[in-house]
This record gives sequence, structure tokens and C-alpha cells, in this order.
Amino acid sequence: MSKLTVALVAHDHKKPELLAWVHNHIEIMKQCDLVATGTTGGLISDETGLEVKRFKSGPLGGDQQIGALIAENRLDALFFFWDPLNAAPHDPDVRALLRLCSVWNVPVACTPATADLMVTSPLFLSSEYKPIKPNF
Ligand SMILES: O=C(CO)COP(=O)(O)O
Repeated sequence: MSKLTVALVAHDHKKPELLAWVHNHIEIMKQCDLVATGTTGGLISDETGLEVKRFKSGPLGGDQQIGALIAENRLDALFFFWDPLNAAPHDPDVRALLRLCSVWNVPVACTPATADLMVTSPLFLSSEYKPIKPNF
């Protein structure tokens, strides 16, 4: 059974929340191929020992690299703890990444609560479940 490819991204003020969340679900994360934006990925691999493929930092194009995975149907889920209280210089990239999740029906969680519900769903690791890809 091929592993799910899962992207982990957090803005600076949300990194502690994402790190705690990864610790809480580490056994599930171990069963996934993890990718992340640069700083988030470095933090997660340093703090958890998980192997994480790191793209560029978000403001330098990392969000767009993850968006490209979605466009190529190579991403199964996104956990993106974005910061609703601070403006980001790369807000257009953030919006573009979230937009592509909606375009291609990719499961995306932006809060720890949604992320908890998503990974604990029996469908999450099930090879039986494949989200329908829209046919444009
Ligand atoms: O800015 C980000 C997502 O928009 C995250 O980037 P970093 O993981 O490099 O901090």
C-alpha cells in the first residue's frame, strides 16, 4: 500500500501548535510521507525525528511548491495552521495554496481541531478512500 503524502505548514505564531499536534499524532505521521515548507519542516524534523522533505520557506515560494504538488495530483492532505492575526507578505501565495485545495478536492485542515478530526477518521489511512478528483 503506498503511503499518503501529507504537507505540514504553519505560520510563525502557529508553529508551536503544529508541533504539538504532530507530537500528538506521531504514530499516524510516521505512516505518511511528509513534506513541508522550509522552516516548518526543519522544526518538525529537529523536534520529532520524523523525516520531512523540505521545500523553500513559505514567503520564498514554499507554498507555491506545495501548490504545484496539488496541481500534479501528488498531495493527499494539507495541514496548514495559518495565522489569522498577523498579515503575511506572501498572503497571495497562502490564498493560492488554499484555493488549489478547493479546486482539486484535497483535504485541508487549518485548525488543530479540524486536524484532529481529519487524522482520526477511519478513512484517513484507508486505501479504500480516494477523494473524487473533479474532471474539468
Ligand atoms: O509561510 C509559511 C506558509 O505560508 C510557512 O513557511 P515556513 O515553514 O518556511 O515558515
